Amino acid sequence: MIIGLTGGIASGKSTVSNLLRSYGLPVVDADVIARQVVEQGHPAYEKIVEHFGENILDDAGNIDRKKLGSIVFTNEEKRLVLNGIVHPAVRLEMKNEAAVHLKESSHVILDIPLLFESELTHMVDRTLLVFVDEASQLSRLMKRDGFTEAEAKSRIAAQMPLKEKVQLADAVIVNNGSLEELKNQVEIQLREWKMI
Ligand SMILES: CC(C)(COP(=O)(O)OP(=O)(O)OC[C@H]1O[C@@H](n2cnc3c(N)ncnc32)[C@H](O)[C@@H]1O)[C@@H](O)C(=O)NCCC(=O)NCCS
Ligand SMILES: Nc1ncnc2c1ncn2[C@@H]1O[C@H](COP(=O)(O)OP(=O)(O)OP(=O)(O)O)[C@@H](O)[C@H]1O
Repeated sequence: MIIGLTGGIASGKSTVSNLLRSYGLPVVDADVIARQVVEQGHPAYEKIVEHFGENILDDAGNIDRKKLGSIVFTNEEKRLVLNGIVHPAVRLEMKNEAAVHLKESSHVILDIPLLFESELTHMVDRTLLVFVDEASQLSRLMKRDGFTEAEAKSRIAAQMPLKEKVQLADAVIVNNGSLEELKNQVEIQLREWKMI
């Protein structure tokens, strides 16, 4: 079974992923792959430089994620261009990695932040959403990444509202409370789906 794990920015997907890994379940992380496919030497890197110019590079010639982020999270058109370059390479690599895990495990989790926005539910059998209320999401995002309120809000606004994602998901984990409460909900869900 392939589980699509999703949520909003800073809703707690990575925290849930780590809990899932602690049960020995394999997790493929779209954010990690999205970083690998834009490293120097990869086709997506060339396309990004061609489109966004060399001023988005750091001194070593790597993509400066802060600079690129400040462009694409304030300009939807540019964000869609970036998505069009990066997402096909991410999808391909995720499928490959999932297939490798499924040779040895009966379950694999795909952690895909934009699972619903990019209409990728055909890649998975079930969807699991990590929900968080707006105030906790904003404060956790500002604290984790050191963003101003405006920066954090522009990133949240680049995604489908979490309330809409709740309607689309097969199961929802609510992450407004403590890590202990989160852990309990994950365990209950895994038992319900007979994954542990
Ligand atoms: C703009 C970039 C360079 C900013 O990098 P940065 O290191 O600051 O953020 P990181 O990649 O760790 O993403 C953090 C979170 O931002 C959100 N996010 C990232 N990209 C997008 C996007 N294109 N649209 C909406 N939300 C996004 C996700 O919730 C993600 O978990 C980077 O996010 C990127 O290349 N994005 C395009 C690829 C993408 O969509 N990745 C997300 C999953 S495939
Ligand atoms: N229940 C909780 N209580 C307090 N802090 C939490 C809780 N859950 C997550 N956090 C913190 O909130 C921040 C966001 O969580 P996490 O990184 O897991 O989110 P994410 O959904 O993976 O984010 P992104 O979409 O940016 O990758 C982190 O700093 C994490 O430690």
